[in-house]
Amino acid sequence: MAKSKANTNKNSKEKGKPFSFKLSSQQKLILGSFLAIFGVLLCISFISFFFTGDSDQSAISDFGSRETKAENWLSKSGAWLSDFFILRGFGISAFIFSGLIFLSGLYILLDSNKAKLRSHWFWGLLTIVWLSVLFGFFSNFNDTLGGTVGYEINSFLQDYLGIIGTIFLLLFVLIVFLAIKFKLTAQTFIQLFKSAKENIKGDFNQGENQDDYTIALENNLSMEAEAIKSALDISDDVIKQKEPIKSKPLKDLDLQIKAEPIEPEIEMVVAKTTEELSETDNLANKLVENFGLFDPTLELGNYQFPHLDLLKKYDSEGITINQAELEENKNKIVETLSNYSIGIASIKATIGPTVTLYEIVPNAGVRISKIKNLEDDIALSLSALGIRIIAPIPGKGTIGIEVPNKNATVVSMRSVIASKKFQNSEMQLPIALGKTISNETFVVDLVKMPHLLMAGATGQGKSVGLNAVLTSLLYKKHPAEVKFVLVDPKKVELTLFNKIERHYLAKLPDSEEAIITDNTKVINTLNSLCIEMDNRYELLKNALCRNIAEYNIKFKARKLNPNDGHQFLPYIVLVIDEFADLIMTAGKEVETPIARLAQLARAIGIHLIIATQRPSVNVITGIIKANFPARIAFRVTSKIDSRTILDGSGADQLIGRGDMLFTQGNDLIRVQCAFVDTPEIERITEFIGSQKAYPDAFLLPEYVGEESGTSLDIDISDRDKLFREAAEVIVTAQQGSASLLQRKLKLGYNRAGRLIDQLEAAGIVGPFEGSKARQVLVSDLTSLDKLLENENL
Ligand SMILES: Nc1ncnc2c1ncn2[C@@H]1O[C@H](COP(=O)(O)OP(=O)(O)OP(=O)(O)O)[C@@H](O)[C@H]1O
Repeated sequence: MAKSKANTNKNSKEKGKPFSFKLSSQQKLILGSFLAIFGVLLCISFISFFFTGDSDQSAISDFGSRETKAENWLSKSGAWLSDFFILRGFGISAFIFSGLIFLSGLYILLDSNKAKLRSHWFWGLLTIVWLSVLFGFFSNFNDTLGGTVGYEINSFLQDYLGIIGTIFLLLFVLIVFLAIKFKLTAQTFIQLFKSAKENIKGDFNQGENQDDYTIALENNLSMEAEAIKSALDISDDVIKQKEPIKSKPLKDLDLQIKAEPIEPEIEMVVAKTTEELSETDNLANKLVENFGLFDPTLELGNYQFPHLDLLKKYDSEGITINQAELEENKNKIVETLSNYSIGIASIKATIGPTVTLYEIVPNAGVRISKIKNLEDDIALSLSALGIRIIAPIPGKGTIGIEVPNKNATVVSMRSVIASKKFQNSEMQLPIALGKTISNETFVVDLVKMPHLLMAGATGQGKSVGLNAVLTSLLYKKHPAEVKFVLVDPKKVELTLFNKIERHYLAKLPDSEEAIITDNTKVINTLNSLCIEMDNRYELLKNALCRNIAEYNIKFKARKLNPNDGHQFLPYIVLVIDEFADLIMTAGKEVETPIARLAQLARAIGIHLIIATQRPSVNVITGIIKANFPARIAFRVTSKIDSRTILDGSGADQLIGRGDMLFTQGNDLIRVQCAFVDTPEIERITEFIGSQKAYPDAFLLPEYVGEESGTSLDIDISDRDKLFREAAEVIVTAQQGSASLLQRKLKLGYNRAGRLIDQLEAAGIVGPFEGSKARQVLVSDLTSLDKLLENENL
């Protein structure tokens, strides 16, 4: 793929390259000097035209005859050329022609940047036409000013726009010219006007205020003298003793400053530092000038982002305020609290999509812990599940009571994707998670997290949450910018993303399926990601960049040479849908690479999202937790689970169906997760999948796993006790895979792997074949018996 990328880059570069004549150095010298000299001669003949033009008219009309003499300094040719360019052409602006021709000569001689020369010609020609039309107004006084072209265009414009219209048109063209060529803005004019005004004002005030300054200065000086005295702890006596020092400098200084009026405002001019460009920078600038910035999306240049209509629109969207419900809840809260003799100063409600937040300010003297302890009583009196008390709400000085709405509104993915906050977000990997309690769209940057842990009991919205994350990225990022590594042990949740394999997915070189469903393969993929991480660190080190964003900017600016192994680096997002399952089967073997990635991968653009149903401490271990500061908790069944995920309670009081708590290390934010259904994902993946794709999925570096490490001379006496049983399982099933042994013999991955190695050494299974199961070399149990008997002889 890398190769094909390089090819397409090359092609695109060739395509982008303008057609150009290749001149040899001698040809450049000849053509360049000709044009330079011609430019100078034109200029001389033009100047001469203003003195000799009138008298040379007959010489021009009689050009063929050698008898007639012209007075132009370049004789008849000069007379003809200047008549052609000035009188019949563009008037005095024809001088610009001679300048442009001279400049072209110099550019060719010095072999300078052609793009700049083209730009000079473009703007030069525009100026010639503009000036000649402007001078066309004065053709009645002198027709050499605007020339015939200027006169004709001017009178044409006047016929249709009148004099005023023509003047305004010229003014408008001038503004366009200044704005584009000199990058002038309205602010520049305002600034110019302001500084001119202040200069004039300053001139006037200078004389008047001179005396005021003197007084102010005197005051300041005496104050300063006092301050110095006290700082140095010098008493007046000491100063008096040192007569010459005391009296002279202060007085002199006073006088000196009096004589010099102070400018009303001191303008600080920041000297521009001239950056010295290295050779590579120069080359990069030249490349950028010729071909523009490197565009990683070029290979799929026609790629269309999925449109909003692929997402479902819900009729019941938008919060409906049920006044009676609000009133009822308020009364119940007030009543319950008053039963415990807690008075309330004020109460305010904020209605969210699934819960309403009642913010109360208790009377002075009420202990907060008292209200917090009443959580269950309030829940009972409101007869509602999922009441959460936040006492106090950080930064607000109030106590919050979250009460679920009777009718929850669905937060559609469409509404959060369409929100301005998401659409205009400048984040690198923006994720629209849903809506907060105050009904604001909640968008977070995965890069900032930098990894995300999602947990929640089964059926509470984890898979929908993962889909929301993936959908957000699909709506915002081009296939060249982000790649997903999807691990789905449940085998059904993420299968729909298979359709976008060649656009967005990454996989191991020899695997057939991009979405990993087999736990044993996850280990290889994780280790491969570790290799990718190390490779990327090496690239960043060589490029002197601290993170992937800096690196990619540098690469786009063509400052990194692809021949040195540099390439545009897409973000890689690893999504594991059921982490508990993985850690149960593979234990340390997955924990170690995951911890390594979580600790180190943030700078090089690898981000992990892991979800689990079982938020117990043996799944979310200390080492994992320490590296996943950003966490999402859907509803869980016990306080202990909530504590494991969030380091506090709260997740056990959620109401399910996408109701979640998000934390990035500090505050807990309650969010209603955006809902995206399977048909919607299907439509999006279908839409993307039907478009032109890369030839293959993004290939991760090859990882030679333990399985292929064949230490073939394993001693018979060292064999596992279960060796014979394992051999029988393999031969009966005719499938040489470690996971089969794990299942049938209820082994850990390590032991099953060792058994497979021993079976290979005994010639029962063939060598490691990447993603495929090993070949079984023994056809049936009888042959197996024979083989093992022979071994014992
Ligand atoms: N944000 C949401 N808004 C509305 N309903 C939701 C939301 N999220 C989930 N649901 C409802 O909950 C059901 C279960 O969600 P989901 O499949 O995501 O659960 P899960 O936690 O992944 O379960 P499991 O762990 O068993 O896969 C969905 O089919 C849907 O009806």
